[in-house]
Amino acid sequence: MNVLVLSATKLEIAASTSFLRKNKVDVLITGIGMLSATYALTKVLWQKKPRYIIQAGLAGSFDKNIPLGAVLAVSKDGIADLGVMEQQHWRSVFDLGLMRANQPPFINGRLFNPYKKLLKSCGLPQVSAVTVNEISTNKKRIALLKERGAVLESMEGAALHYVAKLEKIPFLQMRAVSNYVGERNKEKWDFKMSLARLNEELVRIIGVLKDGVI
Ligand SMILES: O=C(O)c1cccc(C(=O)CC[C@H]2O[C@@H](n3cnc4c(=O)[nH]cnc43)[C@H](O)[C@@H]2O)c1
Repeated sequence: MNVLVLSATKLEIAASTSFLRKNKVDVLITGIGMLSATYALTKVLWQKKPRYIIQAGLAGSFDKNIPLGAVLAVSKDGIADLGVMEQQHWRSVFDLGLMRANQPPFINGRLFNPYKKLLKSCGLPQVSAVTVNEISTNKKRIALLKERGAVLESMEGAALHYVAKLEKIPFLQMRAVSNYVGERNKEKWDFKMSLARLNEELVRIIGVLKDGVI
């Protein structure tokens, strides 16, 4: 089938490990953050080009109407903290003119997933996400990201979108909501439910991909 599953930590996809092994799905644990995810994925792609790449992980949600444990697909991602906070106004590298907003693989400064058929066939609700180096805790920053349409926040999503788009490999970023962004009391996170739901959906989607959607 030639599918590569990425996850930042072993724990996030531990419940699917035996299924993935039995189905000869390659697994890559990238480590936390955009730097390690970009390096790990790029290195693997030098050796082997999978038919599909799936990134499965947890995420924080900006929207408290989304229940903890919900599993969503990311239709567009972006790097939320590449820029400067100047006189209380956020200016991205695109606003600063340091990078062109349409410099491939960016479109308007965002990293869209162009594989619409793959996104649709996974059957998950599609949302917009941002990727951060620093987990958001500042209330103004959270309000700004929400205002700009972000629904989910992760620490690796943009790395997948960036590399897979440049390498022209169909990809899917799926995330289960483990917490609400800004909530640092881990007692209020739901690891158990989000990990269970993430792995259930991962197994189901691998089944869908077996038939080759694109
Ligand atoms: O402590 C545990 O048992 C545990 C088990 C599995 C995963 C974790 C993580 O901490 C996962 C971190 C991973 O999840 C993404 N994430 C989750 N919430 C947020 C957030 O609010 N803001 C940004 N990223 C978030 C992120 O991609 C991390 O790599 C712990």
